[in-house]
Amino acid sequence: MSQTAMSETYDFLFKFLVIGNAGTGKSCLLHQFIEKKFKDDSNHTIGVEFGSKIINVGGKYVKLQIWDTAGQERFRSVTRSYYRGAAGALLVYDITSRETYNALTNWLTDARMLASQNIVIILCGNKKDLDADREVTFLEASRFAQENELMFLETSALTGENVEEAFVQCARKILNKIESGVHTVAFGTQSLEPEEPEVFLPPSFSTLYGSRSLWGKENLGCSASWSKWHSKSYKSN
Ligand SMILES: Nc1nc2c(ncn2[C@@H]2O[C@H](COP(=O)(O)OP(=O)(O)OP(=O)(O)O)[C@@H](O)[C@H]2O)c(=O)[nH]1
Repeated sequence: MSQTAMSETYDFLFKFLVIGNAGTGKSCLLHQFIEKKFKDDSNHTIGVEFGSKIINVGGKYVKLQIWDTAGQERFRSVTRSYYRGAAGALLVYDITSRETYNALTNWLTDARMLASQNIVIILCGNKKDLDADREVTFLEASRFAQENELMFLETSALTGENVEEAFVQCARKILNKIESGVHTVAFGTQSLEPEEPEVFLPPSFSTLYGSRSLWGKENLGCSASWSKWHSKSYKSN
């Protein structure tokens, strides 16, 4: 078995979105999650960018296929077309900008309407390192999260604080939903058809919990990739 084939072995494939206003740090969060470093030359995203990473959640290998969307209003119609089939989302605001916090309800409505009512969303109050410039308190954001059935963390793409945790907590909640039968699951397909499930299993699985892949998984913990997505991935100033 080649190294590449081994590193592509996983138990579940979840589509994730990163949504929120422009400048909140979505691209930096994704970059920190995948590359484990701060992207200090980040410009506005045009359309969407794509990254993927395999993580270990409670002994299960989960491939996250993550779509980082542009926050600028002028790209809203493009980015909306990427919501379908998402199992999880990071909904990002900037703790130093009340404007980005005030926009959360609109993003939430879009996510639940265009992705799925079952989508698992974690609210991320990013730029936690800029506490001195804070405009949104932890308490009010955690109340908002509770009222809207969201998980909540304050994160820093700069220091890396809570970045991995945000993705892992979201994936763990989705796995819990699968176990309780809330999420639909498909086998060995990633096609995006109408009525598609939010969660996919690789072809090597015959039942949801019954069999594990025959391939080794020793190298999977750090498997990651980061790719530009066709012409929609370029950044502008
Ligand atoms: N201090 C600090 N700055 C951050 C953090 N995350 C992002 N930034 C900065 O915030 C700015 C915007 O970051 P991006 O990741 O490009 O924001 P975005 O949400 O992807 O923006 P769009 O692509 O326009 O939607 C950049 O100047 C980053 O350097 C953080 O955690 N702390």
